[in-house]
Amino acid sequence: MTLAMREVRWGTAGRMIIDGVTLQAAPGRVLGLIGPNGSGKSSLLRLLCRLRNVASGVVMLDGRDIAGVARRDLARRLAFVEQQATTEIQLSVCDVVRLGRTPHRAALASWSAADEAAVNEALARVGLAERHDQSWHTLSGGERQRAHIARALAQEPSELILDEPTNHLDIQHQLAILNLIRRLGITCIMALHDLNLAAMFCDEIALLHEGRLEAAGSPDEVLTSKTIQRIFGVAVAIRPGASGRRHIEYLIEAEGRERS
Ligand SMILES: Nc1ncnc2c1ncn2[C@@H]1O[C@H](COP(=O)(O)OP(=O)(O)OP(=O)(O)O)[C@@H](O)[C@H]1O
Repeated sequence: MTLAMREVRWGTAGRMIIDGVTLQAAPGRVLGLIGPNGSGKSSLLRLLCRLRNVASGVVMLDGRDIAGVARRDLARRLAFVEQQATTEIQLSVCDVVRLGRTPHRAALASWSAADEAAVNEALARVGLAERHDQSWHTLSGGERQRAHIARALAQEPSELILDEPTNHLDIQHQLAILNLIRRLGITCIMALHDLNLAAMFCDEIALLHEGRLEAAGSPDEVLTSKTIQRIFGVAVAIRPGASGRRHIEYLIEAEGRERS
């Protein structure tokens, strides 16, 4: 068992945002978190990383309450790629990725060849080797997103948590990043909006709605036309896709289309 939560509740300003969620990420597998806007995906990921503390219930890493795990130990295990992470603009790309090495380095230790190799490998894996010395503020949105993922990879985590990792990416890079994540062989939990990408790249899917876990299981079990219609309010037709995973086609009523 790696990362799990049991009966977790969290709220703010008198409102319950995460309402009694029990969830477990299988070791070495990719768990996709889906749900409508505001359903609580980002909040749940922040609770998993202990960026927020649960109001009740427990988040566990290897069966141990993460509230009792030292921050540095947690940082050696968990890497988090946030949806709109901001980074100090005076930094270069490699400076940002180097931040991922912080939990592995002893205080005042000099920068090692192993640290440099981890940074270079992470940049190469996201296709940014040539951006090594470029100023952060000159990167495009998609390049920043990939650099943040490289920073998380340089951290060499055993659990990787990503909030909308395909945000800002063109289709080629969406597929490349999700393929990379799938092949890492580490436990991964990621929020995704694109249901077809979730079907293609996730081993398991958890569906959140209004802070509650509506369904969890394989993509075939969770991504049914009935569930998508009920939770997202969209009619779909589902067929087997060329990848072997299900393909979701969104059905739009013909009379609703505007004529040009
Ligand atoms: N610190 C906060 N203060 C007040 N409300 C908050 C706070 N954090 C989250 N919320 C509210 O909690 C709900 C869930 O937000 P969250 O960002 O977790 O949803 P999400 O599923 O990630 O949404 P999206 O798909 O739009 O990114 C939203 O209605 C949001 O406004």
